[in-house]
Amino acid sequence: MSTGVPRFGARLAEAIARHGRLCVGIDPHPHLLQAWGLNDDVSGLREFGSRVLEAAMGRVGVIKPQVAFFERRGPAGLAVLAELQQEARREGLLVIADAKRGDIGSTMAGYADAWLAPEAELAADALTVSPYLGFGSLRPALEVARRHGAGLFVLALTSNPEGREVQLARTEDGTVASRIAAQAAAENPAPQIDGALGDVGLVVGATTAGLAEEAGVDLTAGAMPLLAPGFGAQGATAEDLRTGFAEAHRQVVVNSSRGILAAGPDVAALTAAVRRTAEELAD
Ligand SMILES: O=c1ccn([C@@H]2O[C@H](COP(=O)(O)O)[C@@H](O)[C@H]2O)c(=O)[nH]1
Repeated sequence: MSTGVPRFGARLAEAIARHGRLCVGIDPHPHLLQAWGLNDDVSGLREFGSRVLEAAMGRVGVIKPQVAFFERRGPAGLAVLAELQQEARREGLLVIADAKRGDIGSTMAGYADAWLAPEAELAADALTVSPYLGFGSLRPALEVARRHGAGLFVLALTSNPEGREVQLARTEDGTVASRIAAQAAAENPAPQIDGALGDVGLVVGATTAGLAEEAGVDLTAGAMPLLAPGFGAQGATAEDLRTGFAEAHRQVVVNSSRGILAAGPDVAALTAAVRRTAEELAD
């Protein structure tokens, strides 16, 4: 990268060091829009996003908008997401776009350009990607991310129980999840300094991290950043995170969406929920 901007792993490590490991999830579920007294339309999305952003700014280092809830409102919904991401990044927050993109060849490159090229309207710092068309199908996204100093989070041991049927399936070389994790780890050069994180990481649920050992997933390999959804609303606790991730705990960024959003619609109440959650996750 020629811009002088640090790579994603370095930006994330700095954000965690400064603000802790909480990532605020921005998931404008229809039921939350209703509960907040907002319209289930683009005006509701915009207001929802702006209140969560206000609560998050200066208190956490990372946000994770759930793309699906913006996409359901079509191009206008995505335009709201683009504005939100741009504002968050201007304010120094890292944005992980949770779009779970996965395809082959130039189509995969198209997705990566849409979410990771700096000039793209929807540019984020990192993108969640699905390796279930084969890890190699992610190559174009890995190249785009590398070119722009962006990050990727590869779905490995997702937080939902249905994921196990695929991710824990055994091949002659180990479980599917262990192979994905090893291939993702190999994308990160050996860390030069203590505490560094790679640019290519995994999604490992706070609810499923405890399965990593029996699944043969080496969470410490490649100093991968680990995005852990499943905390709070899906039932995982801070203790589950500590025991589940064990030595890899320092690499973890913990998403909480509904656990925080349930405190809305008041920005003051959202802010208090962000603070409380961050304290719960403090090392
Ligand atoms: O394995 C995964 C991958 C992604 N997610 C997403 O994270 C949030 C979780 O929301 P909560 O309200 O905190 O449960 C949501 O956007 C999911 O799509 C996940 O849960 N598990």
